[in-house]
Amino acid sequence: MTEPRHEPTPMSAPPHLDAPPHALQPPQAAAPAAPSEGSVAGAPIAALSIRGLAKRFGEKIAVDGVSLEVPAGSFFGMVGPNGAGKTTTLSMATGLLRPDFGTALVHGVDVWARPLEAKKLMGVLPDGVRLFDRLTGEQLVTYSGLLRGMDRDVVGTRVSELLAALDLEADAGSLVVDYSAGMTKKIALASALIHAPRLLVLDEPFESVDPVSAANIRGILESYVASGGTVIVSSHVMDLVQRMCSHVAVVAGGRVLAAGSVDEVRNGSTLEERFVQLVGGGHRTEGLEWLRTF
Ligand SMILES: Nc1ncnc2c1ncn2[C@@H]1O[C@H](COP(=O)(O)OP(=O)(O)OP(=O)(O)O)[C@@H](O)[C@H]1O
Repeated sequence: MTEPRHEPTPMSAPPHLDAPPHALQPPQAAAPAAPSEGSVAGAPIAALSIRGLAKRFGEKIAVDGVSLEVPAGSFFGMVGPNGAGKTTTLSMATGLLRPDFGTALVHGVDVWARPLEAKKLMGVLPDGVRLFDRLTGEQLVTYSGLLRGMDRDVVGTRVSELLAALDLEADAGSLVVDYSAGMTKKIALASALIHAPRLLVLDEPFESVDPVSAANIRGILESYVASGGTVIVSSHVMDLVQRMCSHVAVVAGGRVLAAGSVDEVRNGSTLEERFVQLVGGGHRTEGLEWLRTF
């Protein structure tokens, strides 16, 4: 177990997928995981520990050796430009997409070697994954709870509370297929929360969500973290991440450019300024003359 990272870390050159360094192990060859509770040799066990995750789609290297330590009890933001590899990384880290190389441990449990145990510890809001959308919202969240082996009465109570908290009570009986994008996001979030997991991994949870619901969701997540849970969110909204998160990783081109506490990473600038510095690029306004002809 490596120490949780607290420094903003320009990462060392990541591995090439056709020539992985010895540190990269195929997931099936991962060492037996440490127990999920407590600590190893005095070092606290990270809520999520990602080591050397890599994924190629054909010629495209989507994730190029990502390593991250997400401290337990942190509110961790993952930011990066479109196509940076955030969704691919989080999908591999949560057992949705098999990595080509690397490992992911949730509270010390190897996600790919011990998936059932690891998945009990996690609630996941994936990006763009189909829901059972011929169920009503209420049925979908209830189903998620029962699938987790929860007591039916407990599920009933929690479903009511979640639907109220996410302002979905009036639409509880409507089919999810008829929900708006924001409502779909919220019902998927309720499904991820129902079993009170220790780690929540939320891919763009605020996308399409109205400001009132977003504030409600933020409140739910902040009190969840205050009570010891860990949240990982990917987002494009730097201001939100700066205000909401304790830690952040900046990802681009399938690599981690910096990671640490938000204050360490932004280093006196705003997170947005630091992001632009790290990721590069800028405004490109040349061309498009045809848009300036009026
Ligand atoms: N199933 C796939 N097949 C082929 N290429 C893929 C696939 N999934 C992702 N990619 C590619 O991998 C790269 C990383 O994609 P990913 O969705 O992880 O980025 P992202 O950081 O989540 O982007 P965004 O912020 O736009 O959601 C992109 O170039 C994308 O086109």
